[in-house]
Amino acid sequence: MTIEIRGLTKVFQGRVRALAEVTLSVPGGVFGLFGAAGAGKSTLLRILAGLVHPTSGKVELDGRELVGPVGRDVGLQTVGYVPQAPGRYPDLTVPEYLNYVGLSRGLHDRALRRRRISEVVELVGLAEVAHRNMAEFGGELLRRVAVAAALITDPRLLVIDELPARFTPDERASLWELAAALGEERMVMVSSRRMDDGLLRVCGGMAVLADGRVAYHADGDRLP
Ligand SMILES: Nc1ncnc2c1ncn2[C@@H]1O[C@H](COP(=O)(O)OP(=O)(O)OP(=O)(O)O)[C@@H](O)[C@H]1O
Repeated sequence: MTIEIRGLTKVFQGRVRALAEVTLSVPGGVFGLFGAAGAGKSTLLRILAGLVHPTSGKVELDGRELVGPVGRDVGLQTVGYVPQAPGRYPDLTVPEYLNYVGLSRGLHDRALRRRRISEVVELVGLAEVAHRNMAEFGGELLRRVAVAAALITDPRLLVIDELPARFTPDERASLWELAAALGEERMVMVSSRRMDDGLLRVCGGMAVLADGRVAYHADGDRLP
């Protein structure tokens, strides 16, 4: 699995250039996208998720167009997106919430939806708390719920935007381990302002964005 990002440029409102000719080759496993606030990380991840359209450039996933001038060749179900601030969650248990997410993402077959729900609950390590109301959950558990929701369509690419700053080092480490486990079966792109050790340890490749450009790019053997 590889993603080829070619000459990706995004200009908002004709004047804010968030990305400028970004070209990157992203291997499978976990890929870290680093950079200061405003560097363009979220914009790049949102383009991959199909939420923002690039001004120019294209992205291919295993040789098929994911993003480009002629639209998407690969369906949106192929990419799961975990936003920076997932927002408020309804007063539901995890399976009830995921049932709603599954329906809204087109999983109309009840048996298939149920199977996916139990698979993702297991995958993200929520099996033991799945019967509880999510209103009782703290930040890390809610982040796992957001990852489970993004995995419901069994996407080949999972993009995880910045963890909230309030997360403790232990919570961060535990979520990077989750990213590593998920990266064995699919591509996982994670963005972070901080280059913390726990994340670098699980990354098979990384890039640093600065002012919308690739300032540094490394794969496996050359990771810092
Ligand atoms: N919808 C938008 N409209 C206008 N400008 C935007 C929009 N989204 C992002 N920008 C601008 O694009 C630039 C890159 O923002 P982006 O959110 O991609 O950076 P980032 O690296 O993710 O930053 P952070 O770490 O703060 O999330 C910034 O100058 C930002 O203000």
